[in-house]
Amino acid sequence: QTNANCTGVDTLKSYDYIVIGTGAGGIPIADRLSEAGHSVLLLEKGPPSSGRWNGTMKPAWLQGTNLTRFDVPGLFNQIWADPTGVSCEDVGVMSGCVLGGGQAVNSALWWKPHPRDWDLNFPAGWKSTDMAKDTDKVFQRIPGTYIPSKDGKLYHQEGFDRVGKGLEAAGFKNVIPNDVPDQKNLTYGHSTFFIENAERQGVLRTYLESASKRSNFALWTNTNAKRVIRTGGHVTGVELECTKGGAVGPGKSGIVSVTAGTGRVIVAGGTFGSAKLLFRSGIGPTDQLNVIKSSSDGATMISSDQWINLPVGYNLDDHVGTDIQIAHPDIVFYDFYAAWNSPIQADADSYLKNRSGMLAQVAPNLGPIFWTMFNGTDGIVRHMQWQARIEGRTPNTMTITQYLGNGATSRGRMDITPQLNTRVVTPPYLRNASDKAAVIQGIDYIRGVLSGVPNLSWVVPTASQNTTTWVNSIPTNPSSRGSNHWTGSCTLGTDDGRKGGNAVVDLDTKVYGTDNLFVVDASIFPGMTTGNPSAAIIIASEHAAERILTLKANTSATT
Ligand SMILES: Cc1cc2nc3c(=O)[nH]c(=O)nc-3n(C[C@H](O)[C@H](O)[C@H](O)COP(=O)(O)OP(=O)(O)OC[C@H]3O[C@@H](n4cnc5c(N)ncnc54)[C@H](O)[C@@H]3O)c2cc1C
Repeated sequence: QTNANCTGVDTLKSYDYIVIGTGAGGIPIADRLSEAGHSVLLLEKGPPSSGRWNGTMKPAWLQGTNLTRFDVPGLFNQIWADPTGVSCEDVGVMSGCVLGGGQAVNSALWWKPHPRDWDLNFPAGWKSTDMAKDTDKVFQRIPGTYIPSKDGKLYHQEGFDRVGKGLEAAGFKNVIPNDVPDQKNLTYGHSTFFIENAERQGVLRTYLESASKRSNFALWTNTNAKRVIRTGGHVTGVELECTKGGAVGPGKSGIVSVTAGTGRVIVAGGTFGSAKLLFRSGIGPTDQLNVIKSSSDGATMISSDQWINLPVGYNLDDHVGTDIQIAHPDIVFYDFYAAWNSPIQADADSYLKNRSGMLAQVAPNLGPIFWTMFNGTDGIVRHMQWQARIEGRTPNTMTITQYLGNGATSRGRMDITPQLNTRVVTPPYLRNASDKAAVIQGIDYIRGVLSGVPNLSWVVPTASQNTTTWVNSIPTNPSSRGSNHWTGSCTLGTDDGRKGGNAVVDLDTKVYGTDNLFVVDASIFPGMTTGNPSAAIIIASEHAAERILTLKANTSATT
């Protein structure tokens, strides 16, 4: 690739760490490694997002400000109206391919994990007690708020109030969720967001800011890591390609090296991106590596005697999302979609002048959020998070998504196509009777709870529909059940995947069979969190940084 926006790398320069991907996993660890004095190169295949980082995507009413669609909470659902140039083109499900990854495009929901999110899913060394210090560090930097508007008001709370009263009447306790992260049964509260000054905060406004102040830190956007260059289990560099030329460049191409002997590569491309990079680097199940071999990559792919056979792509997970809809005459729909082209002038003014009002709240007006736990038919307790938002079939409708997460046992698989696109080949939803029974039990229970709310009517399912029949009628594929909370694919564990186990990375997040290649993002999670996962991923990134920094220089591949 040679054009003005695609320059070759300086082949004489090397980095102690190359971090691939700028999502919840990549940015925090890049900050921590550079803080420790190492030279760090952070790579992102997509363009800048937030105005703070020279992003440019914005509606007319934001022209002349340093804000983009990624900064203004009231525009967060624009990803669903117009994902072009934002969502990853090579991933079969919605995901952010911009600076910040999912952290730049998501709804900014921000939950301190329930202790069981670590204790049930993770091995020794990654239990809730091990993660306590990392949790404190993350929540000190990114406290979150449930009142995004700077005037201290919450707007259009009719839905919250009506449903909240119904929950209280049924014995639910109103809590400030992140004050009591271990109370996730019969509790409810407002949504908590990583928003500060009524703008998206999170990793882009904290970890990336501190990293970028250091002279030993570099960030290259519009630059895709094609594969790692390795000899056996030792990585010497990363091959780059410019993905986005044109006005948003410049990107880089060529091979960038890690410091000879001691340099390391951290893959943080997300559940799909990290798996793809490993496949292209000759790491994964043989069927996937054969797909790469037969693709346009084939001619340059590492030879098959160097392949590392690991179960990359398996153990795929996501919250099982099941949407119910209720209507209430008091519920008021606010058209956040219209706010792109023609915002209500008073609301735009209030936001721009005072960072207050409806557009300071995350679209489409989320909350209440409530939690239940059920004993599964297999003896495993399952957590459910119920997430309400004001949109649905009528202007008085609220959709409530039941997220089945921690405790669910179904898993799926992602793979790669000959065109080098990743996709969900086996959806992870409700693949066994206990997971399905839990979903049905939960919906039945909440139908009972909300039937006590005066004037509430049922839209989906209708009042006369049988819950089991209705749940069974919903397809178990990503478009019907997907929650955008993908984890798995490069699972962390002690059971070495080369020897028949499920793990792709060890307890230091190092890829089995390598001595200086690591994965740090959602893909290493062995199982699902209770709530939306980004805080847990950032906590895991902090934890991985500590472990990697204390690891001795690369000597031999994990045996
Ligand atoms: C629409 C949506 C809404 C969501 N809402 C919430 C929410 O409200 N709260 C919450 O907690 N979670 C939410 N999530 C989930 C959350 O955003 C993700 O779980 C989280 O961002 C995953 O972090 P990650 O680091 O694993 O990957 P990502 O955040 O996906 O980051 C991976 C990054 O790596 C880049 N990349 C990939 N491959 C390469 C490569 N080869 N070379 C260079 N760069 C590469 C990608 O472009 C991307 O920027 C949402 C997700 C989506 C898509």
